[in-house]
Amino acid sequence: MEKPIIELRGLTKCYGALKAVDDLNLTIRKGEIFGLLGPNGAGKTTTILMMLGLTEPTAGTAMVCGYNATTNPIAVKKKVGYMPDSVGFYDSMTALENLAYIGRLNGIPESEIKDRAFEMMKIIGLADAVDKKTSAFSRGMKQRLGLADVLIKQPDVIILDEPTLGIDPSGVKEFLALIHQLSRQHGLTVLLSSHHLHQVQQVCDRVGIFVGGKMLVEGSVDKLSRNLFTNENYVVSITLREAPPARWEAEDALRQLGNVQQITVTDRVVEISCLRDITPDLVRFFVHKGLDVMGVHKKEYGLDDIYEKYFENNLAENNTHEKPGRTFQRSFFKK
Ligand SMILES: Nc1ncnc2c1ncn2[C@@H]1O[C@H](COP(=O)(O)OP(=O)(O)OP(=O)(O)O)[C@@H](O)[C@H]1O
Repeated sequence: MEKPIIELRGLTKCYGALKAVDDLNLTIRKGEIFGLLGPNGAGKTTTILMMLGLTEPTAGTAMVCGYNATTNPIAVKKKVGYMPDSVGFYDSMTALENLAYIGRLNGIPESEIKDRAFEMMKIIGLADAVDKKTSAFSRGMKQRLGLADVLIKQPDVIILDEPTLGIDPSGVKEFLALIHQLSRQHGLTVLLSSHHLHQVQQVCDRVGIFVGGKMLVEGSVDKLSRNLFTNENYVVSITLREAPPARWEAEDALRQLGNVQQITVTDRVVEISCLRDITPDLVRFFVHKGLDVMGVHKKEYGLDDIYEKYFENNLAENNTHEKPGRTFQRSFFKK
């Protein structure tokens, strides 16, 4: 990771009385994959539009690839590829023709266009579909082709707005793996916005949780979970070969290990909540009692837990930023 390639300082956008983006400060370094995460109406698209110079900030600055996006939008557009949440193509044209057309619009010399477009189709894994009309493309294929559209001009930064919308789970996995590979191989900086926390958490170097126009927290998922859950207990689930008896005398002895706060037995699974990580002691304990341990699982906190922790305190505020006609549901953040 190198020097900052995106720097947002005090970035603010008001629509009348509504602060769609409120004093946003964010630095993204070259080669990073950053996930801008938040529910509908959080202000993600507005932030992206300001970064592309497509809407003017009410206050603050968006510097992208060294250019002020408000005063120098053309320079920014040359360096940045933007993929909106819904990409349109000319259905009567083949994938290669669509791509070549975008290449021409981006000023690629005619002599290079076909080769460059074909190369892109290979990179996105659609070499076999070059001559297929895009009307016959699945949503997942269209997203890949959309990615080729933004990559053909060889940008330094790509901004993807809700790139996984409407793709099936295996398509999402493949698409995100492709983005990760491109970023690592070509030092491409990626900013992606999403409300599908689960999907993007694996590929993002850092995420920012954005609610009601404000960035509530940013960092790696690991760092966020460490900061937020330092005071939480360790929870270890031990699966035994057979369920312990209903009245289980060993439970008292288990409590004597120290640091154990709570024990819950559900069928063959004993869940132990403790003040520090005593997993090895727990495993030894069960083995000494002559019980076969079939599995050990330590609870780890992910983005859902992080988001919900913030979300609990921000639901009321978020509702005031809802887009008209849309309902925010907590289940958006679930698998
Ligand atoms: N042109 C506009 N005029 C008035 N209000 C707007 C305009 N564009 C966006 N908003 C409002 O600004 C807030 C942020 O919207 P924005 O589209 O940036 O959110 P988002 O996080 O991208 O949501 P989504 O995931 O639904 O696209 C919302 O309350 C929205 O209704």
